[in-house]
Amino acid sequence: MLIDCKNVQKKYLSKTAVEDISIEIEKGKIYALLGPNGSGKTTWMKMVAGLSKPTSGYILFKGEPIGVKSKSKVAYMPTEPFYYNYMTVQDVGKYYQDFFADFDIQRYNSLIERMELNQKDKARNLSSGLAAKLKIAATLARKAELYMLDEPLNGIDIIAREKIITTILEGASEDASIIISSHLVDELEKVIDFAIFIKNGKVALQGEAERLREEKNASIVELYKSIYA
Ligand SMILES: Nc1ncnc2c1ncn2[C@@H]1O[C@H](COP(=O)(O)OP(=O)(O)OP(=O)(O)O)[C@@H](O)[C@H]1O
Repeated sequence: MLIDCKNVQKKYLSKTAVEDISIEIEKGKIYALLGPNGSGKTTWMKMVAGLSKPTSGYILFKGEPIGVKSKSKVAYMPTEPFYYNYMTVQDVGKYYQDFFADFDIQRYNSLIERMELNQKDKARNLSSGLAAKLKIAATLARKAELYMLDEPLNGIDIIAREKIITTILEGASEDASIIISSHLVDELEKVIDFAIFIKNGKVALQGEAERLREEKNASIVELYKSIYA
């Protein structure tokens, strides 16, 4: 098992962002982390990425606590951009290369080409769709064991979404696990192995997508509607 997360809670001074989450992430599988804004998805991913610590409960990466070792194997794409606006697409690649030992510049360059971005373009001049693609390319160019993408489809128009999803699945390292947080369920339904529904800081439902569809006699989209209606 890649990630073993047990009874994790995250409290801020006046707010409990994650109430009680237990999730197991298997190697080489694709997960949709579903839920409306404010349900706790980002808070949970940040804890798995090692950017914040649970108030209680634990998270293990391959049986060991989250730390330097796990951080070198987990590629996390936050919703906010992580590069500077004055940088060109090429600069972003170099910047990432300095940061992450597992960053593969050749893979980055081929993803950039695939995403129809130009190396010379400045980040500040990119449309929201192209900026979203740049973030995805930089994240996927790491040879990680787990990719966690927070809302990768935001800012991407409906026509381009399927292509982006295909690029994510093909661009990630083989045998890696992928967690995609989104509220755009339609686009994810076809490609995911597992679905995790988060509601008010708790797991409302989770399981293998195929099994959930059989057991509940409903699509993941229909389940989403019934859970959050
Ligand atoms: N640093 C913080 N201090 C206080 N409250 C926080 C903090 N970070 C998150 N929260 C609160 O915790 C709850 C969960 O937030 P979180 O960002 O994890 O949700 P989310 O499911 O990722 O939604 P979104 O898609 O809007 O990011 C929200 O009510 C949010 O306001």
